[in-house]
Amino acid sequence: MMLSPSDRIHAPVVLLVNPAAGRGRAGRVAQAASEALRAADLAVDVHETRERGDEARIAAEASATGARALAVVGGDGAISHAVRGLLDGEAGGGARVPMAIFAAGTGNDFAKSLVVPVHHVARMARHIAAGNTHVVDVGFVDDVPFVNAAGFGFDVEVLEHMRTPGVLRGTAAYVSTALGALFGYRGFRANMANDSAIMSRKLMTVFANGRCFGGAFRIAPDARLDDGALDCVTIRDISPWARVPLFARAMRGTHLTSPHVSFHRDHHFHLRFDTPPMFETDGELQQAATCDVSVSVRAGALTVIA
Ligand SMILES: Nc1ncnc2c1ncn2[C@@H]1O[C@H](COP(=O)(O)OP(=O)(O)OP(=O)(O)O)[C@@H](O)[C@H]1O
Repeated sequence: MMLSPSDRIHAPVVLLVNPAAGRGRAGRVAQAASEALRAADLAVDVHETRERGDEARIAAEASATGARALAVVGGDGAISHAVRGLLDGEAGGGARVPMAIFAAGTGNDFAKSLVVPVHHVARMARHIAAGNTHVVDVGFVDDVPFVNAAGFGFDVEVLEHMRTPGVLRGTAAYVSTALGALFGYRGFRANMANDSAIMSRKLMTVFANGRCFGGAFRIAPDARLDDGALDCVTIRDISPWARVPLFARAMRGTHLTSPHVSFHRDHHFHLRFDTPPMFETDGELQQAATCDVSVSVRAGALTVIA
């Protein structure tokens, strides 16, 4: 049954909890968030994911039933899967449900581009109760949505290393894995229509909707979530010793003026690879189906609690 907007004021907030986020932190945040939402006079329905990607099912149901808001307790991966579910739910005739975040991941990079207190449960609960919203853009690699960033090349290499059993997760682990991989990574080739470095070897190409990625890098310091465009940052392949200072600059967000970095802001990109590439969306590894990959943005496709 679909609820009218006035009924939705009384509809529950769906609290979507990824128990695997933040290496166990999510359980504590979820408990505090649920108490804070009830203290703010909101009805709460708690749904825990059972496995990776389960976020999409819960989010699509929240859209179908017209939840007041979908509050995600998790990190960038959980948020990304939840956004996919919200978009699917809306496309299937469900309501547009605003998304809120109680940050419980390790990187929490998307939240860094929002101005809401995602680390403060009581204040966040009051924001949800107040119902102030803002629309932001959603990026797509082919048909895979992302809210923060998508990348090809070196960041995929790092995530593949981190998937090895026994390798720690978290920002410090990401940075140390990245430093280790910096010396061995051999770059990739891709032809991008709007890139001056056509077919030259690249270390990585990132399409950023938000400003930060990898937990520690200000990869696109001027990116905006609501400008209808993506910031494309490409780092060309350079000698391993030149990579380290450039990555240090990327942590500070001062790398865009380097001659090894190219930058484009646009709403559509087309890339051609030698073989179907792996890529990452919001820190989640994906496999492209073909050598031709399209990256685009849908302006204002997501409503967030602001
Ligand atoms: N019940 C579950 N069991 C195992 N993995 C899950 C479960 N629910 C979700 N996941 C997956 O866990 C992965 C990591 O989640 P998430 O991104 O929320 O946390 P994080 O990695 O700690 O934070 P960040 O991405 O911000 O660094 C995602 O791929 C998510 O889909």
